[in-house]
This record gives sequence, structure tokens and C-alpha cells, in this order.
Amino acid sequence: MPIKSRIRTIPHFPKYGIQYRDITTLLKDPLGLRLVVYELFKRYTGQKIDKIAAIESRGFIIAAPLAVQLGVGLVPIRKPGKLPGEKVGHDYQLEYGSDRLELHSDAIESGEKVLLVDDLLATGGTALAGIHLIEKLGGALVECAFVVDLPDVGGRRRLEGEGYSVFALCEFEGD
Ligand SMILES: O=P(O)(O)OC[C@H]1O[C@H](OP(=O)(O)OP(=O)(O)O)[C@H](O)[C@@H]1O
Ligand SMILES: Nc1ncnc2[nH]cnc12
Repeated sequence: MPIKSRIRTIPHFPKYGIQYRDITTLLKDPLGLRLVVYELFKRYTGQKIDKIAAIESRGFIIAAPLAVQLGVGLVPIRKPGKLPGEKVGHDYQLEYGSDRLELHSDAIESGEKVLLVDDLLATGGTALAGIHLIEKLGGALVECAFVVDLPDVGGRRRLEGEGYSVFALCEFEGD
């Protein structure tokens, strides 16, 4: 488990009861990000993908080198007030709070095939907000790709229940 073993767990961050899966230990390892990008590249190379939609902020770290490797464009899905142009927005719930995501209205052309990339799937609220933004612009979701899935929190079940495909490089179950 070369990827999972490089991810550290910090109990009770950012609030009591949350087991925070910290990818900084994966990223600081000289091989960590390379392994992640290699595994995701293997899955998606040869597939018809027009763009990667990357979720701020940890998603950017994973998505940018993958977009370079796949030779596709990257569009940032950002937290509110960060994008300068005309945009669409969607509000959602987090495992530990609520937020809103935005995407430039001209980021995706109708009919484009889009891979959503983030570091971690918990409740699925963030990913679903990203999917709604992609679909608002007429994009077609290829799959949602994550480094980490927390199956106990239910995001995969929720996304798959709505008919979306989910791929994750590792899972943390229980504690
Ligand atoms: O499946 P969910 O319950 O929606 O949670 C997953 C999201 O939470 C984390 O982001 P966070 O909002 O902590 O922001 P960050 O990437 O800027 O640290 C993580 O990077 C995902 O984007
Ligand atoms: N348990 C968790 N660890 C790291 N990032 C998260 N985002 C949402 N839940 C998280």
C-alpha cells in the first residue's frame, strides 16, 4: 500500500471526532506525488477526456500534474470570491461545515468530457457540488477521481447512487 501508508491520520482535526487524513506526508515523500500521478495516469490514459476539473485546494495539487501527463486542460473549481470572471455557483455541506464552490461559465463547452479530481471523498458534498457545476455548463462527467475514499462517511454510496462513477487510490475504513 505505497500510497495509503504515506498518508498520516491526525485525530480530532479540525474538530473533535474527525479523523483527519493528512496527505502532506504523502506529498513530502519524493515518490508520493509521482506514485499518485502514475496510478491515475494509468487509469485515464487513452480515455476520451477533454478537461480535468480540479477542486480547491488540495485537489489542485493532484490534478495539475495529472493534466500535464494526460495532455488535457485544467479548470479550477474554486471557493467563493476567488474567480474573477462570470461564474456559476453551488452551495454544499462538508463533513465539518458548509461551503460554496464556483466555476467560470466559459470553463467547459457543452458536450465536453470532464474528469473531476480531488484529494479526498468524505460525504461527497464537495464532489456533487463540482458535478453540478460541470453539468450546469453542459459538461459530461467521465468519473470522479480521488486519492482517498472514506467509505464510512458515505460519499461513494451517495455519488454512485446518483449514477456517477467513483475511483479512489486508497480507502480508510473505521479508525
Ligand atoms: O466529501 P466531502 O465531505 O465534501 O469532503 C471532501 C472535501 O473536503 C476537503 O476539502 P476542504 O474543504 O477541507 O478544503 P481544502 O482542500 O482547501 O483543505 C477535501 O479536500 C475535499 O475537497
Ligand atoms: N476526514 C477528513 N480528512 C481530511 N480531509 C477531509 N475532508 C473532509 N473530511 C476529511
